[in-house]
Amino acid sequence: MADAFESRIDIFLRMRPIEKNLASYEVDHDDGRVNWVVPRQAATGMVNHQRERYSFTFTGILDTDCKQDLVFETVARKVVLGALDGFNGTIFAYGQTGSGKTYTITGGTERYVDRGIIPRAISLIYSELANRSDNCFSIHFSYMEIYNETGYDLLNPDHETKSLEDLPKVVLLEDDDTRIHLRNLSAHLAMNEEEALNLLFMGDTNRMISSTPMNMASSRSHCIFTACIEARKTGEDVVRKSKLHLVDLAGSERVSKTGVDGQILREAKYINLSLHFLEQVIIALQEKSQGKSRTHIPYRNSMMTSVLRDSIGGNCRTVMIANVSIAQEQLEETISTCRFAQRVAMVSNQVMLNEEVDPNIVIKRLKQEVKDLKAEVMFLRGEDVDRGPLTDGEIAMVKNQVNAYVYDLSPEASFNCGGNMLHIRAAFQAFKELATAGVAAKRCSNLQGNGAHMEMSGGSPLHETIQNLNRQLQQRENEINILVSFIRKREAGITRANAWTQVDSIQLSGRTDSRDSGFTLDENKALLRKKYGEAKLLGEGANKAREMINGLKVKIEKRRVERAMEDLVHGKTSILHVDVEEENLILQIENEKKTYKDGFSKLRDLKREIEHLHLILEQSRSKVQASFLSITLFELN
Ligand SMILES: Nc1ncnc2c1ncn2[C@@H]1O[C@H](COP(=O)(O)OP(=O)(O)OP(=O)(O)O)[C@@H](O)[C@H]1O
Repeated sequence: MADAFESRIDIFLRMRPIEKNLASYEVDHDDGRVNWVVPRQAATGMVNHQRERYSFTFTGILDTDCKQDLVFETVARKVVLGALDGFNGTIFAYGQTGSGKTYTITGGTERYVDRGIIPRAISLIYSELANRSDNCFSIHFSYMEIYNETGYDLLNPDHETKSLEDLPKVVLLEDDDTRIHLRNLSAHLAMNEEEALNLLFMGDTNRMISSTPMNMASSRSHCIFTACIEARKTGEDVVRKSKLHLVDLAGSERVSKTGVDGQILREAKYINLSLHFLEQVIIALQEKSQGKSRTHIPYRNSMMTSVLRDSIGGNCRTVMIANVSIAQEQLEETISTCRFAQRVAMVSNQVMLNEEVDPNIVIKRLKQEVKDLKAEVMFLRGEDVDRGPLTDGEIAMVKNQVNAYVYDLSPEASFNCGGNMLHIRAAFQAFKELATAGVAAKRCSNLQGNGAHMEMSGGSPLHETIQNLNRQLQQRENEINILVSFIRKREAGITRANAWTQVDSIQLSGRTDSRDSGFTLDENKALLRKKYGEAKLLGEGANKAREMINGLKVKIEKRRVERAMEDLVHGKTSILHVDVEEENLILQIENEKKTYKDGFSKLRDLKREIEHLHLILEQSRSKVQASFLSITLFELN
């Protein structure tokens, strides 16, 4: 393990925009300072009657107009890149219900630009992998919800999930070295961004479905999305293992203010208790950092603090986002969130590069070395050379070895066909067969495909994908329309006010219900159609550029032939140099290539966006179905 270095937890204040009843406050961005102004007569409860101004300093302030992309760049980029370098990272959002924690961590579910930190982190991770091709990466994702001190695995592909209780329960275990293990929490390998995003959407859908009908469980639960990253430099025995936690904590409001009782009070106590224990951990760490003789940090008191032990006071680069509302009536909670953040800022973590030698790799490498050396010795001694030709079985074995070697893309792939010349010749023959088969196949595919991998019309892969997506979209649209119209009819017919009182309370709290979903669905469908149109245009543009390139290539060839002929006639060698006309043509090709590349990369981004929109539509469909079921169940009861 490398040396540890001290790193304070960065704290950022994010202010949720609202339209009415704004609190009075001033922001100084240069100093990262915010002053909340509390009118004397309005001060109640924990706010001191004597003070009017409450001042807090942060690492940075993300004001009401700060968009999701800037939030990601400011808060998350460094932590995500650090995780790829082998440093643990955590980003957690803390704040009262409705202050924008989920919006910050996961993002809004309706527009692509509203993507939160998790989907953006996934994009960054996979685009970075392409720049780090000297490393072999494997990335596993987990997603857990902690509700009433029980963990639930959100990455459960079972479509029958109807409530949180249907999800597998996660058990916390501690080994002899006091390391925490989570039994029953699945970890899924994702080879690319698309696979990782699918996992995220699966988790979010389970999170959403399990919090219906209308119990608002998500406000009262903690959600932890984790990427376990393993990286190994090609040809080295050292492995870097890091964890990136992206955490959406439960709402931090005080129970006394919410005026709840019964089951909800019990839940609120659990949640407040776990946040209380988080505060206890922070206070203990703060005292430790001030040199007070305190050795016990009470991590074990709650599941959330146990899981996030490394993130707070341990080996991790941690960032906290304090989400606050700027509403006048929320000022008390807002100030309390700021106070908590100030405490967190005092905590120091001990960060280190998580690097270790993997004994399995060393053993595998050494075994291979021994085998190679033995074969070399045999070869040098000239042993086994007087035997007859290789049998068919032996030749088949050499071919198998060659195939296994060629198709094993791992950096450890090595080849050893034994120590005699007969085997070596057979191996060369097998390599030659593979190589000539590859050349023939390439020639054949060039003839058939004519290099047209960007074709937007008639039978190309992209065209087929778009057609498939269109068909799926149409099918989804039909299903959604049936459900939405069913719900709307039902809404008109329902006279029992109770049912809608519950729905309205959900709406008031800022959540979308089935009726909203109907409108946003229409919006997203329209957007999707627009994106398909854009994709078609881009494809056509790229195709045109490709045709231009082909035409220019033909012209260059022609020009070269002409010049070669002239050289032949005049006994010169000017063909060895590029002439002005050819230079011009090359320049044009470069420009067309640029147009082609730009179009292609825009098309790739668009494809990503279209896939994202499909997932959003899919999620809205589940939401509508879940709401439909809950209303039907409610009526039946
Ligand atoms: N910065 C923002 N810009 C625009 N809308 C926002 C912003 N922050 C939050 N919202 C909206 O406010 C509402 C509440 O936000 P959100 O659900 O993220 O709060 P929360 O703190 O996660 O609440 P809970 O604790 O109940 O889960 C949502 O409709 C969300 O889209």
